[in-house]
Amino acid sequence: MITCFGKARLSGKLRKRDSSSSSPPRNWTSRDDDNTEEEGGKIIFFGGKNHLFDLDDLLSSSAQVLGKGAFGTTYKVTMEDMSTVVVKRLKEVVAGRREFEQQMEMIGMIRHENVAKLKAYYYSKDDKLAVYSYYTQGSLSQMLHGNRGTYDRVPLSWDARLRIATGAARGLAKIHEGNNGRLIHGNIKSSNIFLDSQRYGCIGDIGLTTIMRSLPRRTCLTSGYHAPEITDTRRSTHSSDVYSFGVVLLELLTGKSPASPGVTDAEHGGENMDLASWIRNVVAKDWTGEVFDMEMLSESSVEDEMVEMLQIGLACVGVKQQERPHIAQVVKLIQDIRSTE
Ligand SMILES: Nc1ncnc2c1ncn2[C@@H]1O[C@H](COP(=O)(O)OP(=O)(O)OP(=O)(O)O)[C@@H](O)[C@H]1O
Repeated sequence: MITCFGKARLSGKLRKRDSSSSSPPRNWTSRDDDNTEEEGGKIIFFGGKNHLFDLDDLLSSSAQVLGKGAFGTTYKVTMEDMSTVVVKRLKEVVAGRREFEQQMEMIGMIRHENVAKLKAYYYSKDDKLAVYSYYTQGSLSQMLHGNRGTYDRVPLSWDARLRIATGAARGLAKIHEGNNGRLIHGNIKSSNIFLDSQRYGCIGDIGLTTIMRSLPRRTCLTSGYHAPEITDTRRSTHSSDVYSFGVVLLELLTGKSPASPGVTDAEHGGENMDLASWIRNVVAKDWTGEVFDMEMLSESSVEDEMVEMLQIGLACVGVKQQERPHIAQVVKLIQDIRSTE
């Protein structure tokens, strides 16, 4: 769906607000020029004054809805100069202005090639926006599951998957270092992992879970990514992030979607199983080779590497939190898969 970001979809909310409104967004404010006390909405841009676009550009640009996720609607916005950003219009933000701004400031400081950059944010009574870099090659989810079974499908090689896992693990490790080692992602999944210019994985959507209402219980139960211990509390931790990351590793290896892996337990009346339980079952029966994505069938020479990755994934999805590895260990283990060749 293509729309004009300011005039159509967000009409009356951002651009058309009249002067009597309590929160008129006026201009982008750069991080190092942040002395304009605005009545309401205030847009903060990270990275100095060399902005590629300003608010007017953003609002008058064509916007395409990329999807509606748990936290709101995501738009791809292409400026007149053809630069592209992703704008997330957040719903159900529970954080007040101060907390929202503090969180965004902290996220905006994170600079790492495997973490999607927060470029700007905006807070007003009616609208909260987060602006991120746009990743042209789509998400890992699209790469793994898009066009399966059709001629349009571009297979994903083991090398490509290994790079994605390596980058994403490094990105998550960087995130966990944030806020003096207290930062949590809270929504690690393949649709939030992208490819950087070197085709390493890169983690997107950082900083959102702490400012939003917690994910619905049903989402935690059915997404396939959430650790069992957070179903009730819905409070993510470093170790629940590691669990989710482990599910991503299993997804990379099997090509199966965690939300609907389509696997059943023959010994228990053909019951549907989640991805982690199914893999544990298969591995216990010594049929390890059978879990790997058929798309990698011709790559049997690297099956040992896949088995190593499988062990790492299984360690991450350990049912007991205290037995899961720290993300820094996961990074090392994944890097060692190739270096020990
Ligand atoms: N920075 C980005 N670059 C490219 N595509 C993106 C970017 N951010 C999100 N997307 C894509 O936009 C779509 C919608 O994303 P959104 O985050 O709203 O939902 P989701 O990832 O499906 O679920 P959730 O809200 O739980 O993260 C997804 O296909 C996602 O991969």
